[in-house]
Amino acid sequence: MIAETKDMLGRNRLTAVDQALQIFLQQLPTGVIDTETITLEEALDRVVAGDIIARENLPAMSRSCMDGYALSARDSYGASESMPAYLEIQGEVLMGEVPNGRVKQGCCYKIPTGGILPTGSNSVVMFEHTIPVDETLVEIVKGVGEGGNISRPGEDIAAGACAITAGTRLRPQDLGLLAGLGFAEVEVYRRPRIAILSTGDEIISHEQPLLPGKIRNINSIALAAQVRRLHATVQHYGIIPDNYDLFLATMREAVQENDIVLFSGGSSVGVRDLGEKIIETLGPPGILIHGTALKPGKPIILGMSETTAVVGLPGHPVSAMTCFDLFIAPAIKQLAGQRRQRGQQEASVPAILTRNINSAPGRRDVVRVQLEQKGDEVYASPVLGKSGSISVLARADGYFFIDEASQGHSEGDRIKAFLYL
Ligand SMILES: Nc1nc2c(c(=O)[nH]1)N[C@H]1C(S)=C(S)[C@@H](COP(=O)(O)OP(=O)(O)OC[C@H]3O[C@@H](n4cnc5c(N)ncnc54)[C@H](O)[C@@H]3O)O[C@H]1N2
Ligand code: MOO
Repeated sequence: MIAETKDMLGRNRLTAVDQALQIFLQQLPTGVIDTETITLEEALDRVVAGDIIARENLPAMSRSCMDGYALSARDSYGASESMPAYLEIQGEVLMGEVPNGRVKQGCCYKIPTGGILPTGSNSVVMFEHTIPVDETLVEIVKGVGEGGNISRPGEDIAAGACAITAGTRLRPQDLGLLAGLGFAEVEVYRRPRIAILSTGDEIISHEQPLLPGKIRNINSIALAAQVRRLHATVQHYGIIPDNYDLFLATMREAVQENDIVLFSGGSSVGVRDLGEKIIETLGPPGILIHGTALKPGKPIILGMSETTAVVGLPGHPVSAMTCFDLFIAPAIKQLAGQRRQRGQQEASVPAILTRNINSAPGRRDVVRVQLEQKGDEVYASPVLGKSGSISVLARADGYFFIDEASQGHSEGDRIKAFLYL
């Protein structure tokens, strides 16, 4: 079996997924997402707009990493249980205060973990390696090298170093670093705004009682949740019946107010499928791609109206959500200014396929799987079902690709399973 190569209008070859994505991402505008300054408390998962340079050393002063005695390492050299060094306790470092005085030769200061090292000391002997003799004298039973058990100024990060690179999506540890460096606020890109519309005379709100011939709106809820996972904002434009004028008017409003407009349904070739006409009317540049060599998700329409991306997702929920993962998620990340990718963009695990699965060459198949850990291996069992069946996705833990060049995979093959988190 050879996959279909015509697009949705029977004109051209279906565009390969990678090529379609590349064309789409290239058309996305740059510089339309402005920046805002927000507090660190608000900044989780936001993308930093510029490099953030450390203005000071972290730590600012030498600090002890242990509870013990601060001393000059020389005074402890060679100390052992059989031949301890005896040091006079000259003073005590108090937490949060810069110690007075200077450690004299043969002397030490009692110091807590995190305490500032007194001048004249360059290391700390931990309590476990000491035996108190009395209030003023301590026996050191294990020597310490210079710099032992202390953090030096700038050891964590030095003043002038780049703490966070532009385009990084801030994680909890990044916020911790900024807090440690004394940043109260951070400049980030605003969140991309994503509009969601569901189209079709048959669609009713999920909150309404079911009426004959109608189906509940799955896509608006599911797609909005996908958008939120990517830390963008969602604007709902409701359920639009198959009415050209109403659809166009709503789309015009959505295009004005958002960075990406997603509508689902109306992307195929049925008589009611208005999506293509609407995108062309909203243009320019209009439709970039209609139809990709992808299963599920073939009828996707990727378009632009001025600087707003306009995407017709297939009505079938599994197809709509799959198209979101493949096309919309990368677009949102690009628009959000997320330039810094940390290794693999999507979480994945290597897994062993539990059954044979076929595909047509020339097409990319997205196969959903349930994953099970047995011993050291993860096994992936395909979850089969139609792209109109949302439970297929709900049962799946992840998915893998059967690439264009492949006609399928056999039981026992190693695959890379991307996770639905
Ligand atoms: N003759 C052809 N028919 C179809 C083709 C084709 O190539 N030739 N492609 C099929 C594929 S593949 C898909 S996917 C669908 C896509 O159809 P549309 O994007 O035009 O969407 P609709 O026809 O409006 O809906 C399809 C299906 O999904 C249900 N739906 C729509 N919106 C929602 C929603 N918000 N929540 C839940 N379910 C929704 C709708 O009721 C239909 O059952 O076309 C195939 N047909
Ligand atoms: O390719 Mo359509 O997207 O499944 O059912």
